[in-house]
Order: sequence, then C-alpha cells, then structure tokens
Amino acid sequence: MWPTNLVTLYGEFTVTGIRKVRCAVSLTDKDLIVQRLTSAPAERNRLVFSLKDCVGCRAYRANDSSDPAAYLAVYFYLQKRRWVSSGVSRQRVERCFRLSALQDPCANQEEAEKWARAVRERSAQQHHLRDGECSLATTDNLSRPFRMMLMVNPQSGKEKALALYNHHIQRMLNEANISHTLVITERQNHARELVREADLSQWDALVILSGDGLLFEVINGLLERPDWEEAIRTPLGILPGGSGNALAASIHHYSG
Ligand SMILES: Nc1ncnc2c1ncn2[C@@H]1O[C@H](COP(=O)(O)OP(=O)(O)OP(=O)(O)O)[C@@H](O)[C@H]1O
Repeated sequence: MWPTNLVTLYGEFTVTGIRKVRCAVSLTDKDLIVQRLTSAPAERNRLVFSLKDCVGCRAYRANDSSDPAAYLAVYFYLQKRRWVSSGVSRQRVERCFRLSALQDPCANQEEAEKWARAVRERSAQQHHLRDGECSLATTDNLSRPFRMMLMVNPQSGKEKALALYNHHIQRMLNEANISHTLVITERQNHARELVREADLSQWDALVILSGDGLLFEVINGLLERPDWEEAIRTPLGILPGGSGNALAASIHHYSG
C-alpha cells in the first residue's frame, strides 16, 4: 500500500542546545515535522525534515542520573545547494529532543525508544521507496545488526582515506547503527585475496573507501571464487577516497 502522510506520532519536547525551546514534533510516514511553540506565526517556526534524508535515530539517557529525562537524537544528511559552484551536496544536521513528560526515567526512556524505532522504520521505508531493489537491508528490516566489511586503502589518492574514515565515515556508520569491521589494506592484491577467501555469509555488504582500483580488486576476488555466481551478488559499496573518484561519483551522484 502506498504510504499516506498522516501523523502517526505526536509529542511536545524541548529542543536541546543553547536556547531551550519547546516544540511540537510530528512523525508522518514521510517527514519529521518540528514546530516551535512560540507566539510567532506558525509557518516561520516550522521545519520539515524528509525521512529520505534520515540515516538514523537513537534514544539515550544523559550521564547525570538525577536527570529523569530521556533524549532523542535524529541524524539527517540534507541536500543543500552549493554556494561556490553549481550542484548540490549533503550537509549533516542533528536534531536532539529532550523528553521529560513523566517523573519515571524508565517511562521517558521507553517513550524515546518508541520514537527512535518509529523514525528508523519509516526512514527505512522511505529509502526503500527511493532506491527500490538497490536499497540494502538495514538494521530495522534484519532481525540482527547489519554487518559490513569496510576496506580502506591508506595509500589511495592523496592518502586521505584514513582521515576520511576517522573524521566522517565512522560517525556516519554509528549514526546509522551499522556495525563494521575495518580492514586497512597493506599491499596490492590484499583486498582481492581477502575477498577470495572470506566467509561471505558473515557480511551484508563489502564496502571500499579508496579510488576505483580497490573495487576492481574486490570484484576480481569475488569472481575468482568457486561460488562466484552467488558471491558476485554480495552488495558492494564505494566511498570516495581516491583522487578522481569517477566511479563513486557516477554511482552515487550523477546517476541521480
Ligand atoms: N597499503 C597499500 N599500499 C600500496 N598499494 C596498495 C595498498 N592497498 C591497496 N593498494 C593498491 O593500490 C591500488 C590503487 O588503489 P586505489 O584505486 O584505491 O587508489 P588510487 O589509484 O590512488 O586512486 P585514484 O585512481 O583515484 O587516483 C589498488 O589496485 C591496490 O592494489
């Protein structure tokens, strides 16, 4: 059935940050709508976040045990027009809400968990509608955590792949609740041999962070296996860590 855009969850929370503002938060199948509760005209205080841009959501308690509130953090990567050149890029936006309607910390935590599950489920549905057959199984439609092998070539391009992992990718994977095993390739054909011998039932996806060369190795490694017809169906991903990154740009960007 095609999803409607009816509100499925509603709550009034405090937005955390420097200015603590009360807001009404509504979740529909498609969007998270945040309405600030102030006297200013409603439209000016309303933000609509598409769940297509949401990578994850988590509920947590603060370290301070005297604080009965629970917190809900939602992570978006929004498409923004570039200032300096034409085209669009994605920008990370985190929205964090404080839930403190009840005295009982456990009840607040349960409410935050309920929201986090609902946001993740609806985001996964939106990704599936957007990407169709190409969308990977996610943590929410598997009965166990998503498992990824991430291969990084520290020598590719301008030797920035490891820094990209440390400063961006690791955080994004945590936000998306994707567990991963990091492999730093040590020499030519390391990834090829690894993939040729690997127990592929352990992985939901093989992802490389490098230039085009490492993906070429991974594909060759898969095709050299006795079970290559099954092995080559393993979902593959490429993150741009080389100098040109033509393949990553074609797959993720120019193809729409
Ligand atoms: N630790 C390593 N030291 C040297 N070579 C490596 C290492 N790990 C992988 N390689 C080899 O480096 C080759 C080139 O890798 P990759 O395409 O990632 O980088 P690149 O050629 O610098 O990228 P770009 O094509 O964008 O310039 C791969 O084919 C792989 O065999």
